[in-house]
Amino acid sequence: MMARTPLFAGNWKMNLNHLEAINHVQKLAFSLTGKDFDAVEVAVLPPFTDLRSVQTLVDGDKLRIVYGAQDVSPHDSGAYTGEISAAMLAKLGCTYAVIGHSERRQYHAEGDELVNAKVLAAYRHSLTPILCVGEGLPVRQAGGQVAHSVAQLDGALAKVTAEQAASLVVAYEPVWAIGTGEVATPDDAQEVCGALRVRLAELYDGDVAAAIRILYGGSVKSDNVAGIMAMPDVDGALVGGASLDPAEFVKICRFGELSG
Ligand SMILES: O=C(CO)COP(=O)(O)O
Repeated sequence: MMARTPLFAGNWKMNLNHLEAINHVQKLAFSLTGKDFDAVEVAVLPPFTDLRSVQTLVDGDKLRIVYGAQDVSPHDSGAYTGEISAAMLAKLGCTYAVIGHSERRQYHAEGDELVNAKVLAAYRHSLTPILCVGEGLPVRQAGGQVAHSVAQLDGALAKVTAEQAASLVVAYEPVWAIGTGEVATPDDAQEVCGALRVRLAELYDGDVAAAIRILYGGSVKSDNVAGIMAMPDVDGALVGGASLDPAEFVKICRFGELSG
């Protein structure tokens, strides 16, 4: 089986302006050594307005940090005021686009059909989706976390080919654990991440499923990441609040390496 390189992605959400972004990425780059980057992939996911600054810094200083956007339009171009296309993001050197984050689903009423259209748009322009799935508290309390997350995966991947899916990143983010300090236990994370990989093997095949990185997200910090990373189907973390502190984010990347 192909070894999966752990991915640690910092989702800054609506934090850090473009000047703060430069300072932040410089601190990350300074703290992470070449050896760290050999063991894991480190990504930042800043607001759109920061991307050009991050690109200039990463290119100019030849940093091994990769970056991406927190959302993408399902359309390629045209009269879609306020939208940012996958082609524009690709031109800025983005590797990733987060798609279907629970905050988009919740505050912008994004459903599976739109999430699927965004995934297809990302692939048309060689961006890798970080596809977010995960259940809210009532679904978890009713024991429906696996069925819910697998259904979101199915909805998002309609018409996605095996070749495209091989580069996919999936993030399991239980909504009740996001920004609450309420981290899922390693077993909770493994239960759903394992089921997502089984489903990916059914949708595509075992080799494709084995290549796909599945991240856990929700109140990840340096003091809980090791337990989560020890799980066989967890290949990294999508980190919100703790990624805003460069020293803490670097620690998370290191703990992941140690336990991965
Ligand atoms: O939503 C998240 C990452 O996308 C998780 O956020 P927190 O790490 O702040 O809980």
